Amino acid sequence: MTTLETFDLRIEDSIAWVYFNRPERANALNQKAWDEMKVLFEELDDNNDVRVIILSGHGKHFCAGIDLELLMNVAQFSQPCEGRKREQLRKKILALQAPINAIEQCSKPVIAAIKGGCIGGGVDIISACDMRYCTDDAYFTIKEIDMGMVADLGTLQRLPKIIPPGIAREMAYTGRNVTGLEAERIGLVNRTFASAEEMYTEVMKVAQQIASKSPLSIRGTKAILNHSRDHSVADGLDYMATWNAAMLLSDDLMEAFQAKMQKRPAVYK
Ligand SMILES: C/C=C/C(=O)SCCNC(=O)CCNC(=O)[C@H](O)C(C)(C)COP(=O)(O)OP(=O)(O)OC[C@H]1O[C@@H](n2cnc3c(N)ncnc32)[C@H](O)[C@@H]1OP(=O)(O)O
Repeated sequence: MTTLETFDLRIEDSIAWVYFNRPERANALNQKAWDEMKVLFEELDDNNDVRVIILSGHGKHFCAGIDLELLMNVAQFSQPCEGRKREQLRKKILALQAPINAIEQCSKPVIAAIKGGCIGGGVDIISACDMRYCTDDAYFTIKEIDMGMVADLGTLQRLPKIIPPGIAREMAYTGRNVTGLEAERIGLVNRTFASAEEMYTEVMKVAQQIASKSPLSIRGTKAILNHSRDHSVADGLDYMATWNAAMLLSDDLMEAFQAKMQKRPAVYK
């Protein structure tokens, strides 16, 4: 696994704990962090020792979004030509989207465990995760509107498919803070907790349950859920049939049947 500067990674019992690790900057994401996030999630995708990932932040906040220094420098170009400048800027934006796409495309479920602020890019990131849990005092802010910009790293595409679209729009237009308790009410997070310790304990229990299942089936379930979100029911069912025609007859299926017959828990490789 690559040596990390802006993340802390711990792998234990098939669960990868990934922490943003710039607490002195409220876990704001500098260029190094964006670069590391992409490589990290691609490597976790390939790592057979990992079945589920928990994403959290060291320190007081989950993530303060893009590092403002990086945001200020994003409009520096090596080209004088306007067309080429715009082409460079487009490439830079796509390059910032890629690490967040890597979370969504990671074949293992990614669970966000959020405390403190989850701001701007932080909301882009949790919108790409499979599930979200937070502390009561966490808060979520689509801050881009107050920076005079359109949120461009996935919030506007993914969030309205997680929470009611009208509430996503209200958050995006007003930039107001949504607290942990409201986040639970609108379905942004699955549950809130009085303390971070309680959250980590309960989130680990969910992760352990996922890790005990057939890894092939969990990866298939994530791929199918992602596909269904972006396609019609008819297209989704057609894709599903092809998927299971390819993946159903697995060692995991045999192990599940044998375990049931032998009245023991299934153990998957
Ligand atoms: C495409 C993506 C776009 C976006 O992501 S737009 C959103 C950009 N993010 C923001 O606008 C957030 C700005 N930060 C804040 O509002 C506050 O901070 C917090 C609410 C996150 C935390 O407040 P508190 O708990 O009082 O801590 P503190 O003393 O303000 O912050 C600790 C240190 O972290 C630095 N910091 C915080 N956020 C960022 C950031 N986004 N980029 C760079 N540095 C940041 C501060 O300056 C400070 O540093 P020092 O101790 O040297 O004063």
